[in-house]
Amino acid sequence: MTPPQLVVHRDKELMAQAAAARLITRIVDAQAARGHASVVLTGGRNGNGLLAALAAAPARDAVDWARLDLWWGDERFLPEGDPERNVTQAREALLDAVPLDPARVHAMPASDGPYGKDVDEAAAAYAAELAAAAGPEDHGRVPAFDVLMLGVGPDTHVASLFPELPAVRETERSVVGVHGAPKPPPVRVSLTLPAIRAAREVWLLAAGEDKAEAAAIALSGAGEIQAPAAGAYGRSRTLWLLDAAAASQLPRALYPPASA
Ligand SMILES: O=C(O)C(O)[C@@H](O)[C@H](O)[C@H](O)COP(=O)(O)O
Repeated sequence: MTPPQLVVHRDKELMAQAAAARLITRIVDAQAARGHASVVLTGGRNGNGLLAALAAAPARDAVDWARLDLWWGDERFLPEGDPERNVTQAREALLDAVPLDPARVHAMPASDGPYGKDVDEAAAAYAAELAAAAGPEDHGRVPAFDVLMLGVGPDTHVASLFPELPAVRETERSVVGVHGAPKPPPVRVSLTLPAIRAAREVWLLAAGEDKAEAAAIALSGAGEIQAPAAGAYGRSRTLWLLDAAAASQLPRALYPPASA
């Protein structure tokens, strides 16, 4: 497990802008090194705020959008085009404004797609799509994503892995259908913790006072079944990007830094 590094920004606007700048740099570096990059997007206000900041950043043109694979950490299992779907919101915030290769935009299935209302079939299909994209160098059934982003919920959920529910206990499958999620809608598709941990870098985004307790719990040694965010880490880096409000209850040993 890579120990979390913390970056605390003054407010959520600055956090979104700084994270967008960081993401541009990370994508450009990966494309320079390997010719392509892969990023996993998250739903929620913090993730969409980052995408909107990226859309407004002049440096966004440094990214070769046609050589970027986009995946999702979770999806609300709703009909195609539903405004509550994470992919719909990501399209509005950024994706429609940049020249992506549609074949590299790996949206999770919708509830009116080929698997109909069967969310478990839809999850299995997404797992197969991930497995097909994984190469021998990835050492697993999921590509080693360059960056995987996760919004942190006030109850410490990440993706659609909620405390104590079966999805957070999954150790075999890379993608699962989620039933009875406490955050609406109740039916969702989610990457599991093992799939999340295939990423090179995992970035957790938390802004606002309602995230302060969750951040403090997840960063204080809680177990991943009770606090799913505690189980989200990357192969080479785990980064918590917070605003001051979300960092306000962190143990003093973590923040502010000892020298401050
Ligand atoms: O589909 C979703 O709802 C999510 O992906 C979810 O995990 C989200 O990222 C968190 O609930 C944080 O959401 P906020 O950034 O809006 O607080």
